[in-house]
Amino acid sequence: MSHETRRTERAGVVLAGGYSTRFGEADKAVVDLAGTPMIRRVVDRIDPTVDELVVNCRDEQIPAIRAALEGGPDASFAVDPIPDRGPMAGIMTGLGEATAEYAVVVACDMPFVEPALVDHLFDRAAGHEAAVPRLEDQWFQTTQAVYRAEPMADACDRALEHDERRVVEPLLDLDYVVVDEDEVREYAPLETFENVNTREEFEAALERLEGE
Ligand SMILES: Nc1nc2c(ncn2[C@@H]2O[C@H](COP(=O)(O)OP(=O)(O)OP(=O)(O)O)[C@@H](O)[C@H]2O)c(=O)[nH]1
Ligand SMILES: [Mg+2]
Repeated sequence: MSHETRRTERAGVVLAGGYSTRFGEADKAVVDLAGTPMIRRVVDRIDPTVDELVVNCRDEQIPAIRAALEGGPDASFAVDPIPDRGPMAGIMTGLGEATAEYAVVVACDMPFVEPALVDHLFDRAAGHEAAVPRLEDQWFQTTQAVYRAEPMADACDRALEHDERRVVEPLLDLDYVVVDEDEVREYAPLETFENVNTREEFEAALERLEGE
């Protein structure tokens, strides 16, 4: 799609197509976190920063996620044609559904995602193909980053063709900007990257929210 025909400037792609194996029985995307389903909290937090919202998940997750988002901002669903190919496949599917030139990709298990940082990532990505946070002594935060939709989706496609699952592989194919820890701290507490994988991490997130 050419730039001129894109309908919006900024999209939000929320990744929810994982199997929550470390979490246990339930789908962590829709688990109740202090009265709000986790994915609803993520969607509500990024909504003010974007013109459109896309949720990437598996077909069978749609009813529960739709219920979790009821009464909230409109979101379209982008279903993985092949499930279980990892977050990168989800990013590709979600970016393919988005009509915006740039999209912030956020995992559904990052309930403290900071909108001010998302805004800044969009600003930093302008004129480039990605803006990705990277904390000291840590790897790229590829599931809280802004990508130019078309080149990133294409790069994901190429990586998957080579059986490559790490999101950093398509990223390195792009003209990307690194947002380092000092720069992140100007816009967000580092909890913005906290992600809920286990019951213990869930309890910790709950405690933080109840203390707010
Ligand atoms: N579309 C898609 N998204 C995925 C896949 N695996 C993980 N994700 C998403 O990527 C983000 C980070 O993944 P994880 O924290 O590993 O989530 P998960 O895979 O559900 O959980 P575990 O099974 O415990 O690893 C989450 O938003 C997941 O929903 C996948 O195979 N397909
Ligand atoms: Mg996983």
